[in-house]
Amino acid sequence: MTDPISKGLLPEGFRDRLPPQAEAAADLLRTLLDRVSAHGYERVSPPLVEFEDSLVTRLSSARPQDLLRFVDPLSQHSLALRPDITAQVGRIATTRMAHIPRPLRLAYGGPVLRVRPAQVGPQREAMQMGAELIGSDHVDAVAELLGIALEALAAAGLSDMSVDLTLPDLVGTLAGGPWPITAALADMQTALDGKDAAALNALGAARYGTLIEAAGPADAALARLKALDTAGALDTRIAGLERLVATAAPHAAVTIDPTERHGFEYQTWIGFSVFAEGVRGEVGRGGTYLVRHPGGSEEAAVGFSLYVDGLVDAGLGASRRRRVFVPLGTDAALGAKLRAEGWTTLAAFTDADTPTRLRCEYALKDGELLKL
Ligand SMILES: N[C@@H](Cc1c[nH]c[nH+]1)C(=O)O
Repeated sequence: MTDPISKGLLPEGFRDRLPPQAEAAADLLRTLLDRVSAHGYERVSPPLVEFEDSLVTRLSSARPQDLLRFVDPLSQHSLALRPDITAQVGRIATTRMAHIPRPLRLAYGGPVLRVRPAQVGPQREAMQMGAELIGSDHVDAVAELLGIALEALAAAGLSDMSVDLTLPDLVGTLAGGPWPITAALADMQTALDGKDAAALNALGAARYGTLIEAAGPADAALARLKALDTAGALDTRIAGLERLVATAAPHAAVTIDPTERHGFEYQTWIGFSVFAEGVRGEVGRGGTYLVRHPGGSEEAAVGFSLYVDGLVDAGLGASRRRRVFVPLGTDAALGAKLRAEGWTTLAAFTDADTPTRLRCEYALKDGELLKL
């Protein structure tokens, strides 16, 4: 009989991080947060668990069926594990930090959990870090966030990045203005999500097919968007896209997919995804959105989240600390001096401890450092 507990098995979608990957994950998180903090984003640390209702209603990011939920035996309240920290930052910004002058720049890093994997692969727990600017969704603010995301990822060791820009509320904006539709908006969006021109024709909305055709490398996509007859409804969005292409282009290849909404359930006029060579799935994503105050008023915001696990799996953040074997009886001050210089020391307790067993590439011998 298989006994998952005594074998140390974990529930599906969860894993242990072992050395050296656990260290790499912590290093990467530190590097990313340091970059964000250098731009004035102050760290907040919301809890892993909240009232289910609070997570579901604050942003349309989480449907109840996507949340890992449970009833708190103490209070009998329905609680849920957070699937995304952005909603929690929104809660903090509109309640406990509502009186702080805007723009409010906040950063965070910690685990998030979902019922179903959010990223490529089977994992249901992910390490999310990010930054949110509350009080503006102006293109200047978006450019700041996009630039910081790319800067932080470069500092973490990523190269060969690409950025995909999208306009999550584009279809709604066109449908409510210059391109009226007879079909239901939800049906239109399903057809566009599937890049299904035939379905658009059947819905009597063939011209929305031109938006699918506009997707591609930034320059060509911008030219196609500018050629659309939208009675000026897209002018500010196109100007915004041009500005963001200019922000990202020095660091990444840029594409535009005007109708892509997957993963942008709560973003408004702009969304972006970051990918990188050698990393499976999205490295991160962000965009503009609205946070709701307790009185019902809404405030514009922009932010991004980066997913650290893909970077770890790609081999980034590996420690370059060198391990030195410190033989039995060595003066403690010698080890302390090496550690102060950035070495990792491994002290022998018995004669059976050898450099090989302790996985050291260096050893102290008669007070001298030897490469083995
Ligand atoms: N939290 C979002 C990205 C985001 C942050 N801020 C705005 N959008 C996500 O992980 O998909």
